Amino acid sequence: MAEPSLSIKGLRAGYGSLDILNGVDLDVPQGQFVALMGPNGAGKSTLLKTLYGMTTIKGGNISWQGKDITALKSRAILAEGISWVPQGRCNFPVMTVDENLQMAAYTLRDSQVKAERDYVYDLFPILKTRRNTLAGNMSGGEQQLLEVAMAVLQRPKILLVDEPSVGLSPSAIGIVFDELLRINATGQTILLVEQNTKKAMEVAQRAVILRLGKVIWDGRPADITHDELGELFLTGRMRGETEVEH
Ligand SMILES: Nc1ncnc2c1ncn2[C@@H]1O[C@H](COP(=O)(O)OP(=O)(O)OP(=O)(O)O)[C@@H](O)[C@H]1O
Repeated sequence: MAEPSLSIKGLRAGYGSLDILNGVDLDVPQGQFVALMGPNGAGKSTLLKTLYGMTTIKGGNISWQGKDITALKSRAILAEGISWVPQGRCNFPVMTVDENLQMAAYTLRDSQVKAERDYVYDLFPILKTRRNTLAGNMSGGEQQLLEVAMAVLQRPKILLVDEPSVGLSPSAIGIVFDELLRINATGQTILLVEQNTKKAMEVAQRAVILRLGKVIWDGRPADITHDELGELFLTGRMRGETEVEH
């Protein structure tokens, strides 16, 4: 594997006194498309939130391009090139697409805003055609694209994307995932949390399975079948394996 740009070692984190991540180890090289999967409550979203500085870290560390970012706050993490696309539609519904993008550009200098908005419109032509539409009047898929676009506008090196397919029709899911692939093709790393395992396995180069706050499987999607995936989600082990370490 190429030199990791993101290196997570023994990460333990949660909410207040509640422990959710129980020692996560994960190295991700720049440009990789990683799908984080696992049963409900495994800690997938918590891992993304932890990388974005939004949980209580109890142990371990996160290193990004050789720098220890474990203790950084979200704003500083964003400045380091890590962006988070939260679950659900969190854009500003009574503002136009253009205005939403302007809101997302709050960390940029005025002179950069137009160029970055144009860059995003090049990447997401659908949004360009809807630039004067109120975000709340767009379809679920278009709103999800806007969410991704608002994060991409920061030109992150890593995009943390949480369940982009929730509530979307199959065709809208297709559009969102196609856009994620296009973004990934520009060299951005993507860490995707996704319940739609079929779709996630199609697009990702690597599948990382979490259970009870730990990585229990890590490999190429082609190396695991859907039945094996289901077995892992359910029992934490592959058929034939007897011992599980938690
Ligand atoms: N803000 C919070 N405060 C307290 N507990 C939380 C909070 N957010 C999540 N949790 C708890 O953390 C655990 C892991 O949640 P998380 O959302 O990370 O799981 P997940 O693997 O993404 O699951 P799902 O696939 O159901 O979204 C759950 O038991 C959840 O109830």
